[in-house]
Amino acid sequence: MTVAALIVAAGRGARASTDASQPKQYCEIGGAPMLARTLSVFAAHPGVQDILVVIHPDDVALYDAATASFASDILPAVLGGARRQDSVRLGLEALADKAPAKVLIHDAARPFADEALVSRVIDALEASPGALPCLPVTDTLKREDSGRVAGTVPREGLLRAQTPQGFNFEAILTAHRAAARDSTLEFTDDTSVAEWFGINVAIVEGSEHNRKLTTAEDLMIADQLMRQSAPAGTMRVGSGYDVHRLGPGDAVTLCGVVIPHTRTLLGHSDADVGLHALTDALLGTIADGDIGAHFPPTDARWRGASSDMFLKDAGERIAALGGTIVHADVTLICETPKIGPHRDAMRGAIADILGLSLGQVSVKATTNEQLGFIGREEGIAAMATATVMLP
Ligand SMILES: Nc1ccn([C@@H]2O[C@H](COP(=O)(O)OP(=O)(O)OP(=O)(O)O)[C@@H](O)[C@H]2O)c(=O)n1
Ligand SMILES: C[C@](O)(CO)[C@H](O)COP(=O)(O)O
Repeated sequence: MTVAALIVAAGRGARASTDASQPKQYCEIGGAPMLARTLSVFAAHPGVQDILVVIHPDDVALYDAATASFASDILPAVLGGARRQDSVRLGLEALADKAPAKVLIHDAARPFADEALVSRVIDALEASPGALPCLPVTDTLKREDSGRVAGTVPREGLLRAQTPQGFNFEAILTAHRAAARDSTLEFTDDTSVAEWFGINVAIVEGSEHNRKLTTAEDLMIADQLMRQSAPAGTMRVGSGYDVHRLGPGDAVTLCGVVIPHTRTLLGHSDADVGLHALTDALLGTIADGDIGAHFPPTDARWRGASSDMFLKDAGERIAALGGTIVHADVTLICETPKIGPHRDAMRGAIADILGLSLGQVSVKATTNEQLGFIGREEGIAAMATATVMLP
């Protein structure tokens, strides 16, 4: 079943009363244009094959700027009409050549739809020609008359309709075409068009996050929430690699843990390849050289040194820049010893040295399938990745 997403973004956002040169769908929410956030949900969804956006003729430059990173994922935009229902119909007409089996019609003004919600709508379309995500009304509803309460409206059975609203493509295109023949017919959503035309629409569970951003206050609250939840600063990722020879001995030190073994790792320090690779990964995040630049093997002070100090030093360099280590991931590559029984002790040792929680540290291992110098047990290698937030 082919599924297209039709995103309507041709409104003026009058109720948000933003700067007229920038309707609400192009305003930044947590540092990204609202429309880009909306598109990202559909571009990442494995069940959606085509995405078409309907825009206002005055917004072409804004649209190009907001969607530059999606250019290869979306069809060329089409121009909308005066009312939402006109924009939807024009979008459906533009998709007619593609003839998708199903279409998901979504407001650009709902940037917080998520993959699970989109999946619920798509899944419901297996059994129904229409699917509408809804949530129950939870406030008591009042009728107003000239600033005074004129009555209470029973809320039982009332639902708040959201988007994406999913339909059999041919059915909803036919319904919109029919509705367009009578310009007095006004519909605020596509399920209303479907109801009017006689298309059966199933109800699926909506999402409280999937609010339509309508007023300036909605935009401000959404922006604040996104900024609070996003870690402030710049994310940096560093990588490291190290290898040491194996020689005569009875233990190896790997990721801060001494493991009895038939050989030992040779090196100027304790030759802990795991901590060395991770030290380089951390230094990489702040572009501060490598372990050899700070602790030269020619310097007698580091002879036999415990590699804890190298790792601690890299952590301190990051802290001095106001940075925070988010996560560390080490992969040890060796035939023996078996790493599994020592994995948690290694994670704990790294967490202690860097002041992290266990959940921020990963240690993995793999053999080299008996290939090459690692396979012949002439040496042990390690790779590491570290993630750091810098202010
Ligand atoms: N002629 C129109 C009117 C609305 N929309 C889109 O339909 C969605 C409905 O949300 P709404 O909050 O009604 O948007 P606006 O019409 O822009 O808002 P307002 O009514 O406050 O002007 C929005 O993504 C909007 O861009 C559209 O594509 N074409
Ligand atoms: C389609 C819709 O999002 C469903 O809730 C909504 O009706 C569109 O916005 P409007 O404010 O009704 O124009």
